[in-house]
This record gives sequence, structure tokens and C-alpha cells, in this order.
Amino acid sequence: MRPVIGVVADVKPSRKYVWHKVQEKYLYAVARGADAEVVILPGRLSAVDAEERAISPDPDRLLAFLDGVFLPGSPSNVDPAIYGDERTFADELLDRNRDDLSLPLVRAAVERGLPLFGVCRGFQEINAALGGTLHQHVQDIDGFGDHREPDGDVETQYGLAHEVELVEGGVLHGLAGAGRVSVNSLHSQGIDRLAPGLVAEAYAPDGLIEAFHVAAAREQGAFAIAVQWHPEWRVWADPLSTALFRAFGDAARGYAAARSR
Ligand SMILES: N[C@@H](CCC(=O)NCCCC(=O)O)C(=O)O
Repeated sequence: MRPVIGVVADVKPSRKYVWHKVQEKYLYAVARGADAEVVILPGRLSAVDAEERAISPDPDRLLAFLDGVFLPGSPSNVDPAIYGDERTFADELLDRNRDDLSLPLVRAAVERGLPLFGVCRGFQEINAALGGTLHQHVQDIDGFGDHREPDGDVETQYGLAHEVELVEGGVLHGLAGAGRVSVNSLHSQGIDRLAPGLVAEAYAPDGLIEAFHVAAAREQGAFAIAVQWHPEWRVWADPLSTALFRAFGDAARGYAAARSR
């Protein structure tokens, strides 16, 4: 049976209209890589008419019919106010309507042991949702490298950028069957303080945390993992990316089966 996986949407004003949307590569990776049915989850509805009240999603109602949650990447940043920081770069994109869906959804998913997978912004969201903090511009901090994507076409943007060291005994180390893999890199925020209850799974050569799992989930045999890089890019072509999405799909299938018993 194909499990049903909810994918969090970006909320983007474009010209006169507001759109709730997800890049197709994420939907395709979940549908094919996890062998799942995909539903797009809209964020907070707030911009239809300034006179009207905003409507926030109810995470518990949503999770009642989902077997997994996927948090994709996005050019927007998690609002620094969420982790108690001043906004340093006023010209950079925020998406509070997405934050208002994704953060409560993460907390509710972790509480239920519902399979959870975050990529890039999704990785940063899980850390912020559970009480961690972010660097707003990793490239401006002494000792860290530049993790932003290179200019050029998408092949160049999603090309391999650096190695990560996988922590021995970790989920990713087990899936990769190796201690090091090469990954792409398209971000300027990064983990500063890891949230309580998260365990680092991978490090960049400059020491930046590149992946983690939720300790409580792993202890219960559940899947709750996030990576700073983009395994959805050509998911079928990279063995660790394929293994990650398959493990997520298997966990969601297991959750669906247990729910229907
Ligand atoms: N804004 C954050 C998040 C980075 C991120 O998710 N980038 C991906 C954008 C393109 C894509 O979705 O493939 C940061 O810069 O750290």
C-alpha cells in the first residue's frame, strides 16, 4: 500500500496573487523515492484580504490522515524571531505563513512518532521547531566555509560541493555503508545550536552540522531525519539519496499499516 505523505508548501506572493506551492523535484522524489501518494499542505492563509482573519492549519487534524511529513527546501529563511534572534538581513525572504504550518506540524509529528524527513530549509525548521538556533549567514562566520550554491545552470547549482563525514553508528552511516559521501550545497543559514533531543548524523569539513536524527524517534524505531543538502535532486542517481527516500517510505508504510490495524 502506498502511504500518504504531506509536503509543506511555500507561501509566495507573486504579482497580485498569493500562491501555496512546492517545487516538483520534491514531489517527484517523495512519490518515486518513497513510493508514496503526495498531498501538498498549504500554509497559514493570511493574505487573501487584509480585512479578513488569518486561518492557521491544525496540525493534529492534518496528521490524523497522514502517514508521513516531508519538509522541502526553499529560498526563504526561517524567521529569526522564532529562535530569539534579530533579523540581520532585512532584504532576505521570510515565509511566516509556512513557518506557521511547519513548526507546529514538526512538534506534533515528533510527539506521535510520525515519519518525518526535512531537507535544507526543512532541516533548519525542525531544529528551530524543537528549540535550536540558526546562523543567519554561515559564510560570514570565521572558520566556516561558503555553503551557497555556485552561479550557473541547475547542473552546476546541484553539483557536488563538499564531503560530509557520517557519524559512525548513525542512521545515514548505516544507509550509506560508508563514512564519507559527497553532497551538494545551497544554503546560507546553518545550525548554530542543535535543539535538545536531536543527534548529529553528519558534519561538513568546516564542522557545520549537515544532518541529524530525532533521538526519541530512533529509540522507538521511528524515522525522523533531516539533511542540509538536497537528496531529492536526481534521487534515483545517488545511492544514499535513493536509500534515504526508500527508508522514509518504508517507515511511512509501517506507520500506515499500524494505523489501519
Ligand atoms: N534559505 C535557507 C534555506 C536554503 C534552501 O532550502 N535552499 C534551497 C533552495 C532551492 C531549492 O529548493 O532547491 C538558506 O539559505 O539557508
